[in-house]
Amino acid sequence: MGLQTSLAIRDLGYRYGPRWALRGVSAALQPGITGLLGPNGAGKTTLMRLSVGLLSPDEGGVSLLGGDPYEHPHLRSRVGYLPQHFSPPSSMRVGAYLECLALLSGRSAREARSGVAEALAAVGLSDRSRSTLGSLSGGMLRRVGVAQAIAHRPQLLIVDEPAAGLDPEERARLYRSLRDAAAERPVLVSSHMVDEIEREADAVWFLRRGELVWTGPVEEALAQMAGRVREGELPRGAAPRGVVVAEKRTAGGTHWRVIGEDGRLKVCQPTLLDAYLAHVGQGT
Ligand SMILES: Nc1ncnc2c1ncn2[C@@H]1O[C@H](COP(=O)(O)OP(=O)(O)OP(=O)(O)O)[C@@H](O)[C@H]1O
Repeated sequence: MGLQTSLAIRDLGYRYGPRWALRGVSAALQPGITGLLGPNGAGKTTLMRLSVGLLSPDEGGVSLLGGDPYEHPHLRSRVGYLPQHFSPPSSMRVGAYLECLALLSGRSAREARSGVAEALAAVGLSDRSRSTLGSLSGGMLRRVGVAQAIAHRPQLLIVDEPAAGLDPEERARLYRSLRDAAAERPVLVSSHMVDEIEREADAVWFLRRGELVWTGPVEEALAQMAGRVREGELPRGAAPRGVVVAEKRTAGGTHWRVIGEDGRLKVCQPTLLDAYLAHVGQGT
């Protein structure tokens, strides 16, 4: 656990009633954007809520900016957090709402005003400061969510599925603001969109049934798959050997993409989805 690590988790375990949602999870957040990937129910939201001190671990511990965020809730004011379900009061105006939150996290009135102006500019919503929250589109609301997470100039940003339900243009815009935010502090972002994380993130954490099965740079995840992914067409009825990543019917048979050694198929360039499936598996 280096001094520079903004978030370090060690042997973390958490259970809802008798069921463990997370077990034996250890990792340290690195600078840049880290994508937290895992199927529904893998434990992503639970891990994020533990990381910001909204839940108390049943096993292990979290070090957030050098302290335990559950025991020392003031640490949360130095972190930006966008929860999965973000529903601000619809009758409030955007700017007033954001300033309120920045004040609550301990900023002076002046800092709050300037932080909000900067955050709105960062997410491309400067002209919406006086709009009511209820009048915004879903995409704009998610961007307000990112703005509320960065307006108090946090040292770390944790965002839970920030782009869920957004169209491709809005998703790209949202990731642009996360990328800008990541220039100044580490960002942990959960998502189901593996291709997006491949494009936007520097590192990945793969979570499977409450266990962190792989962590590391995106490039390393891809390099480990080199030579292991094959593609090509086989006649109808012929099954490929290996883990199927994708299949598509063609006029002559089926075009397969597999992780495996099947010599009838040609080695191809791996993607993060191949690495994700190799570590997390399909249908888990
Ligand atoms: N409040 C709760 N009470 C009981 N079980 C819960 C609760 N919240 C989550 N769980 C369970 O804990 C496990 C992890 O849930 P979590 O929401 O952290 O997963 P997730 O990876 O964020 O899922 P998704 O991608 O669907 O948002 C799941 O099995 C879920 O059913």
